[in-house]
Amino acid sequence: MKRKFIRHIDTGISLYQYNDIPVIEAEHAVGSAKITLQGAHLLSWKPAGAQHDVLWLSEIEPFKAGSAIRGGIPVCFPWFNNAGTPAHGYARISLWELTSHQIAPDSFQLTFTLIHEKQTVATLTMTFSADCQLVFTNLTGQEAQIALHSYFKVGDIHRTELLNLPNSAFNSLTQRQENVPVPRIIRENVDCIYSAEAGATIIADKAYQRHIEIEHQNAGDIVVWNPWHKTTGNMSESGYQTMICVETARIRRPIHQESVGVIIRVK
Ligand SMILES: O=P(O)(O)OC[C@H]1O[C@@H](O)[C@H](O)[C@@H](O)[C@@H]1O
Repeated sequence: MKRKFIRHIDTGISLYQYNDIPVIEAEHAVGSAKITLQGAHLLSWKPAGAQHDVLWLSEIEPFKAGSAIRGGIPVCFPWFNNAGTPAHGYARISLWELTSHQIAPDSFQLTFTLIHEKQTVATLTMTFSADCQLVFTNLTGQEAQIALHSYFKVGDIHRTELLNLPNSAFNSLTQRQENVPVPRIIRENVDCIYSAEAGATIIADKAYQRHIEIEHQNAGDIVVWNPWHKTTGNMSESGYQTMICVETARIRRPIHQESVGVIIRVK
């Protein structure tokens, strides 16, 4: 990947180019973050002192304009998966604008705005402190689906459990509601939609000896996805071993003029 400095924006915040894609890199006492302007897509978040990134990013990601990025937190909007074309909506492959930023001693915040066909259709605000919070707002004036399609990095999927999810989920692979184990372990291709009723989801990662807590705000659904050996674009054969997607979503009950958010904490 070719990384080129473009310009300085503010203290600790600069714009770079990764191959075709403009990327904001932010460094602050509370941690660091990288966000692509295509998709307002958080690629990387490392709280201060963390040994590993909280987010997984494919090591073979080509950073091609107009092509969805494999990893980080793509914003799927205004539809989920194949409810329309392109898959997961246009937001993740459109250029957003950094419309405001604030830097404080114990946090920093970036707001991105998406204009589509001359209309402001969405904003996404990211606040980084000891935690990371993303708040997405639908401004289309119409109902829409949204998923904050978060790819979390784990040391080893075989030594990872998902805690605090319900014992039943809609299996997108069989198209049936099914009973599922609690805690959830992943040993095959998994593509499930849970109801977001049980509070925060926890990724218990024995290899990295950390828990990632995912607090879903105004969500209706939680999608859990790992393709395992299924061929997946821009993902290497071994990619599935170090990632798990836990997505904060509103799929079955779309949002109108509302916000949906996620707070991510590492313990
Ligand atoms: O390859 P894409 O378009 O990024 O989608 C990846 C996956 O995203 C998940 O959210 C869906 O539940 C899966 O069905 C889908 O395969």
